Amino acid sequence: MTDVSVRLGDGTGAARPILDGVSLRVLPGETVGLVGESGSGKSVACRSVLGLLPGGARASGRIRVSGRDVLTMSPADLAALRTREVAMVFQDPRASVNPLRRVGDFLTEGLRAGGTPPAEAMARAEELLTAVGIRDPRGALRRHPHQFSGGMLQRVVIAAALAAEPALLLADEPTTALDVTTQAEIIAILTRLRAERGTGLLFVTHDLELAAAICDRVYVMYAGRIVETRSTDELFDRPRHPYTAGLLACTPRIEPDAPPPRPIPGRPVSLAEAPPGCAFADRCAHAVARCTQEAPVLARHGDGLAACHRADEGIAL
Ligand SMILES: Nc1ncnc2c1ncn2[C@@H]1O[C@H](COP(=O)(O)OP(=O)(O)OP(=O)(O)O)[C@@H](O)[C@H]1O
Repeated sequence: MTDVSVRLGDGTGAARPILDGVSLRVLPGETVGLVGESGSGKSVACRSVLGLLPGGARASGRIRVSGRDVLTMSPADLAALRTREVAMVFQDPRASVNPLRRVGDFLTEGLRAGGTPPAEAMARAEELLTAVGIRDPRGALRRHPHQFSGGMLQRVVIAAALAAEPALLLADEPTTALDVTTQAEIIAILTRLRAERGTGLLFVTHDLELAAAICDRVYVMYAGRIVETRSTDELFDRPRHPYTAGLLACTPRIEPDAPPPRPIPGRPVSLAEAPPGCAFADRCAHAVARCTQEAPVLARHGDGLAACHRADEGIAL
C-alpha cells in the first residue's frame, strides 16, 4: 500500500482520521511484521488490504494486490480477491467459523463455490488439514468447531485461509489468544507454509520478541502512522526511532543479565488526538523544541526509514 489514509465517520458528520500516509509492502515469500501499541491502527491497516473497513470509512491512496488496486475494485472483484488472492487469520478462531457447521463444510465452501466437485474439495480439505498438523483429518472434517481446542481450531482457520493458495496471508495477532506451546506450534506452521508456498505474510503483533523471531522486516506504527521500518536485525540492534527503542525496552526479556522492562511513560494517542509535530513527542525523553513544532517525515536512515528529527544522533540506543 502506498500513502494510504483512512478517515472514519463519527456519526455526527465529522470524520476522524485513523491512518495517515501509510506505505507498506510485502513481497512474495516474505514475512513482514506490523507492530505498535493498542489503537495505533495495525488492524485497520491490515483490514484495508481486503477492503474490510468499518462502515462510513473513507480511504485514499493506493492498495495494490498482485498489481490491482483494491480501493477502486468493484464489490464482485473484492469478493474474488478475498477468496483467491488474500486471506486473513484473526486473533479469535471462533469468530471466523460458523459454530453450527461442520469443519468439512467450512473448509470446502470456497473450493465448491469455485467449481471444484464435492469429493475433490473434501480430498483437498483433508490435505490442508494434514498440512497444518491435524492428525485425523478425515475425522476432523466431520466435527463441529466446539469439538476443537482454540489451537486446533486456529489450525483449521489457517487451513481454510490457505485453501485458495493466496498470494498474501494477513495474520492479525493470530496467536494472542493461545497458550505459549500452541502459539509456538502455530508460528511454526505459518513459517513453514510461507516457505513452502511462497506466500507473503503480514504478521500483526504487539509482541516484539515474536516479531524478531519470525519476521524479515518490521514496520512500527504509532498514532496511525509508520514511524520506523527496517530489517528485523537492524531494528532490534539499532532502532532509530525512540518509540521503537521504547517498545524494545518495555519488552520483558529472559536472559539473566537483561535489564528489567521499562514502560514507555504516558499513554498512546490516537491520530485524531495527536498534537502537531511528532505525535510521540509528549512521551519522548529526547524531544526538543523542533519535535513539537514540525512533523518529522519518514526518511532513510541506516537500512530503513525512520520519522524522527534526531534519527541520526544515536539517541534511541
Ligand atoms: N469499527 C471501528 N469504529 C470506530 N473506530 C474504530 C473502529 N475500528 C478501529 N477504530 C479506531 O481506529 C484506531 C485504530 O484501531 P486499530 O484496531 O487498527 O488499532 P490496533 O493497533 O490494531 O490496536 P489493537 O492492538 O488493540 O488491535 C483506534 O483509535 C480505534 O478506536
